[in-house]
Amino acid sequence: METILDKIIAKKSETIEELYKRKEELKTVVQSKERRSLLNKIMQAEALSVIAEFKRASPSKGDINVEKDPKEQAKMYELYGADAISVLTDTPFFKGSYEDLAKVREAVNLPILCKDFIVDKIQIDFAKAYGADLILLIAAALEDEKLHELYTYATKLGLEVLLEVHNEEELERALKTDAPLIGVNNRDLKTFEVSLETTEKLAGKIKNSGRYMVSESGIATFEDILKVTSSGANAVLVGETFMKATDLESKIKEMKVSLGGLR
Ligand SMILES: O=P(O)(O)OC[C@@H](O)[C@@H](O)c1c[nH]c2ccccc12
Repeated sequence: METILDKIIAKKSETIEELYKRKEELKTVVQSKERRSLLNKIMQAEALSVIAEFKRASPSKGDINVEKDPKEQAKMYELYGADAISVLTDTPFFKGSYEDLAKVREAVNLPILCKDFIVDKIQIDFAKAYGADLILLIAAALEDEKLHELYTYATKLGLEVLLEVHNEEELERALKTDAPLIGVNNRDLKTFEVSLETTEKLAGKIKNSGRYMVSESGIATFEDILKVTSSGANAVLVGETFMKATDLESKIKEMKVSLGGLR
């Protein structure tokens, strides 16, 4: 049975065809020379690192906040203490774009993660050209050979990689790379089921491997924060809760819990 992840990746081939047609554009887009490192921030942090996501919509939740201005939201994220910003650039299923990424780049001086289903090098070229400091690679969407190829390509371009897993098998595969940043997606991209136990289950092996762990998805309350930090998370990635927050400032600040030498 075709999963939503299969549908997203199948549709991605149209985007990739379009990007190759636009390849010439890469020569003109001004790329910031400065590199902003999320990894360094996380390594030096005394408090939980918060990656705030700009997400207009998603297949699991439909429209979240479609009209939100990316510059305005990104500036608020930075003002209230986010350590990095994640920007959805998938259009068909998340209503994101590279233009949103470029606007967030103009607005803030934080590390920016290009959040997309990356299966081809051209997507990494565009992510970099439009201002990303990191890209996401999803183990569930990539066979080992392609995963290693894209990881190497991105790091050679000077980008950091958040390597995302959802289960033991994907984690085993991820640990065969030297990716220092492992993202645990609490949401199953095939069923949309969300459980913070996903972070708890995978945390031990990640921490024992000396990598840093980002807990992603389904994080809304202070209790959620306590759960994932007690599992060993170094960072959280939060989208819907922030995109819908009526008091964004207190929501972000409550998540910046001290890790007090726990790491
Ligand atoms: O809106 P949430 O439940 O806070 O989730 C944010 C983020 O983790 C989620 O958007 C995400 C995590 N990994 C992804 C991969 C592709 C698309 C989206 C994602």
